[in-house]
Amino acid sequence: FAQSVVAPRTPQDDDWNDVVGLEPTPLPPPGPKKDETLLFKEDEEIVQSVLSGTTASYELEAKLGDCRRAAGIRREALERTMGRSLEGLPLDGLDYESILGQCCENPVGYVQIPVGVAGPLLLDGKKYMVPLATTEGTLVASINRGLKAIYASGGAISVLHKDAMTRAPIVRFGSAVRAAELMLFVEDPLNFDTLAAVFNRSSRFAKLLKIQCQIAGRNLYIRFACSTGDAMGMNMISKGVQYVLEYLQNDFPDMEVIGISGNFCSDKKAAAVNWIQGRGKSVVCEAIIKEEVVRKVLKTNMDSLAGLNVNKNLIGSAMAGTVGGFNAHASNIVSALFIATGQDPAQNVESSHCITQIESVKNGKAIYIAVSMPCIEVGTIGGGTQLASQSACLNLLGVKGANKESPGANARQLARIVAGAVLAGEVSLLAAIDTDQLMTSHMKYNRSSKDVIHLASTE
Ligand SMILES: CC(C)(COP(=O)([O-])OP(=O)([O-])OC[C@H]1O[C@@H](n2cnc3c(N)ncnc32)[C@H](O)[C@@H]1OP(=O)([O-])[O-])[C@@H](O)C(=O)NCCC(=O)NCCSC(=O)C[C@@](C)(O)CC(=O)[O-]
Ligand SMILES: NC(=O)C1=CN([C@@H]2O[C@H](COP(=O)(O)OP(=O)(O)OC[C@H]3O[C@@H](n4cnc5c(N)ncnc54)[C@H](OP(=O)(O)O)[C@@H]3O)[C@@H](O)[C@H]2O)C=CC1
Repeated sequence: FAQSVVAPRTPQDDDWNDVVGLEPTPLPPPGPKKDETLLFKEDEEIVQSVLSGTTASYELEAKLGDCRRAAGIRREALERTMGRSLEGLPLDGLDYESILGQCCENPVGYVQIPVGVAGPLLLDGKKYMVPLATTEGTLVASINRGLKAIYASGGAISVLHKDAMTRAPIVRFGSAVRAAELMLFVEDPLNFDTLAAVFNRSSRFAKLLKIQCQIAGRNLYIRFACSTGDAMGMNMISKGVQYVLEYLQNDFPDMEVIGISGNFCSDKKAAAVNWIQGRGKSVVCEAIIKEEVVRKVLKTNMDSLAGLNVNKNLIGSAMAGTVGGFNAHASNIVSALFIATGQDPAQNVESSHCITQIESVKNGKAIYIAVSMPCIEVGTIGGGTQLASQSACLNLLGVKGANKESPGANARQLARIVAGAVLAGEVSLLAAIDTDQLMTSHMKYNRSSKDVIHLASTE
């Protein structure tokens, strides 16, 4: 190890590929490819211009006015520069115009992720079939089993008790006294209507709900909370906050804006502030599962399941010092649903904050299970939700796009569905761990048969 550190290698070194353990995939022989990268004869000239540095790769869309053509030229230039093939990464099949200026810069193709379906999820009296984009074999089967158990017991009930996206800029003064003066000003209820009017001018749908500060020396962190209609809302709230900061600068000219985000928001990080106060949609989802269903569908018994939940999800997570991680695998379900429906996958961090509770009820004839998720950050408009495949998954759930009659209703319904699916995933995985089924089920659904045979032959 020490030797490899003292002798750093570069991609130009002959033995580079031995060091990183990667053999370059040779470029395919000339001839027709599955996806034709270059569409026109003159594209070869443009590839040369990118290779020589005369044309910046990221300018191709603007220069050509044809996004698919730009992606093909960029990809061809990339393959030649690196001497590595991108065969296997599809090029055709994506609407490149629809991602321009919205979803991704410098596109060279797209990654395929299988979408499985689980259900029905019987939630608040309605049935949903849940699309899940994952490469973890067993996950869909597990959620499906949990949903079956919930369905057979009469369904789940959800409560959405908060809907507020947050953004907290950091501002700084010459002294803590001045920082405190601004804190008292923005937190004064008498000033709220004025600040809300300034904020609300930034959008037809974003509405300021609350401002709360945290002070550290002469730094002030101002946490704005607002409703954002059917959008997840990060661009919307950032725009609104910018308007308010510009307004505050009039009365507090000595205020220095250090950054529009000061991490007290807190976006894409595990944080106690989100766990305690919520961010995005705060949802609780609960169900009562009958003893017979626990025995027949989940193949376990109620006392043992409730005990495992306490020892693993509560005590075990406390011992691990978790923030928001008092659950078995909420992030599995959140990520799969996020990717399928075009959410920002990085917000999986706080969206997966969840505490799972299981207790015996009805004189020991059933279990009560609940998941409390204070930070589900979802939208049905904006970001990746408008892409064709993600939009199809939202359509399957009946929450595609903006809700014209009641703005925000689609996004809130999606948050409830996320919590319902998490409830199912929790009960099924816990049952699998309780019955020592976790490993065997993953050997069956999560490994190629070749490896399973190998494992069997070495036992
Ligand atoms: C795999 C099962 C469900 C089998 O469980 P089983 O009870 O043997 O299944 P079954 O064949 O008796 O079928 C019961 C029901 O499960 C569903 N089901 C059953 N098979 C399928 C399938 N192929 N495709 C779709 N649905 C399926 C289906 O609903 C079926 O009902 P039916 O339709 O037959 O009336 C079970 O063993 C299980 O849930 N295993 C747990 C797997 C799991 O949850 N993995 C998640 C990832 S683990 C991880 O990433 C996080 C971790 C573990 O590290 C976190 C931590 O630290 O705890
Ligand atoms: N800027 C940042 O700091 C961060 C940005 N992001 C990214 O932000 C993107 C999402 O931002 P977000 O603000 O959600 O989306 P958008 O930026 O797409 O904003 C939503 C747009 O939809 C319009 N709209 C129309 N109908 C509705 C409706 N019913 N409800 C709400 N809006 C409606 C809004 O109108 P109007 O113009 O009137 O508001 C607005 O123009 C994602 O790509 C995400 O990855 C993620 C984290 C941080």
